[in-house]
Amino acid sequence: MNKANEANFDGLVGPTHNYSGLSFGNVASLNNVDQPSNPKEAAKQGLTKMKALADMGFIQGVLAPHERPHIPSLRRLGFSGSDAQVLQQASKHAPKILAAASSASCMWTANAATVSPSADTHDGRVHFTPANLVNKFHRSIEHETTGAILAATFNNAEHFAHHQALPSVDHFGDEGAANHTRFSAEYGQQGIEFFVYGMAAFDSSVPKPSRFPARHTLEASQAVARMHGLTDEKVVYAQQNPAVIDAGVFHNDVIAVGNRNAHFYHQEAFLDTEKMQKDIMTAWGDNPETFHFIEVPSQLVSVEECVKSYLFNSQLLSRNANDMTIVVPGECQNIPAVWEYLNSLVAGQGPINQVKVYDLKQSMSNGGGPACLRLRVVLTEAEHAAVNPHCLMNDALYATLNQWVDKHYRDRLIEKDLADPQLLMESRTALDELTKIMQLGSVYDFQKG
Ligand SMILES: NCCC[C@H](NC(=O)CCC(=O)O)C(=O)O
Repeated sequence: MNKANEANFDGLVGPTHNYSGLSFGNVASLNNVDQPSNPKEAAKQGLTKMKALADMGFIQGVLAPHERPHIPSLRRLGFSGSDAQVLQQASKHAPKILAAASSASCMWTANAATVSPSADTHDGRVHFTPANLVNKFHRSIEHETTGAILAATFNNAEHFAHHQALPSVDHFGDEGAANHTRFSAEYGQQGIEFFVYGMAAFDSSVPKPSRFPARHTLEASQAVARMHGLTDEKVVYAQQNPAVIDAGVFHNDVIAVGNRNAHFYHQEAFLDTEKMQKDIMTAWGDNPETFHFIEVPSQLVSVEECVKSYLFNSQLLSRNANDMTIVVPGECQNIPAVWEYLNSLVAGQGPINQVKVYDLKQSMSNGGGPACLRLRVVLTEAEHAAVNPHCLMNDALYATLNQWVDKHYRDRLIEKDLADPQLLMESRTALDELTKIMQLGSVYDFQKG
């Protein structure tokens, strides 16, 4: 077994971060439609969390944002003329489509891809499959650029394998790592890959939510497991409880999080909790007493409180073999039942014994907490050394990115600003400079000419 560590790659918030109410089924997105946003503050809140984790000794990476407004998507929908004319026409005839083409939603990198560490895959490489995010138009336009950015960040074919996204149809709706977690005694040993789905596309006997969409299918997860070359006995599938999707839990990472030998989840998260436990224990094998199921009862924290606080959209970080820190958003402190629960959790006998709180309000107002903002990538030392070093957080990159944000970002954005050709120019200028800072090459359409 090679020694390995977990790295977190956070999405850097892009210059067009705004609240457009684009995500039906995501309560925060729907509630904050038409609020002014603050892209500068959003980017800085994200950078602060990244730097804090790097300072705690964790490997922290950065994934670059995408070009927005995305003019090629607007042209594909029939808007034409100069870039300024495309924006103007879209704003006049289809403002919501312009908003969709302007969303900074790629910041939520838990949805960027599914990642399988080398210890789990048939060829001993780290495998990446960008998520097609087909359920929402504004997110369905992410996967190509996501693939290019992942390839420029993990740019070494000996260690990293990059797949194409699954076919872009509902049958293979894939929301990436937001519905995927991995359990293992140590990061470097073969782990259990745990996939959570909202519906089955080819089996109508499987229940579905009725109010809000199930964004991720069983068949999508099975396809990713095949492509990554995972071992059947080490893969577990579980269905999300359709009732919690209907209550606003649009991704499983709003109601469950796992790390190493701990699964922290809400009593109502899964359709069949007993089966989930049994299947994980079968895959875990020997020493069942070393695995922790930490189930939060509805009596202590309701599903509604989970959705409001994002208690489970937390990061579980191993400080050493026995101790974990839980990273939560500030909203957890505002809901007494949640804050009391967290305090009793860290005071108890379990592995989670420290809590850290970060202000991520700009992202939270669109339904993205600490866990949404990061993509976990388990890396051996050799793989870590093969990552593009300009994408790894340290004092210098932190200072450079803060200056870059100060130079290029606005501190207020409302829907009508999205049609401003100046915003497009600002965004392109910023990203062009960023690709030099992070040495990514030409990953954007506007750079390809
Ligand atoms: N994992 C968190 C994802 C949050 C994201 N929200 C959004 O896209 C909201 C954008 C807006 O409404 O402007 C989503 O629902 O996919």
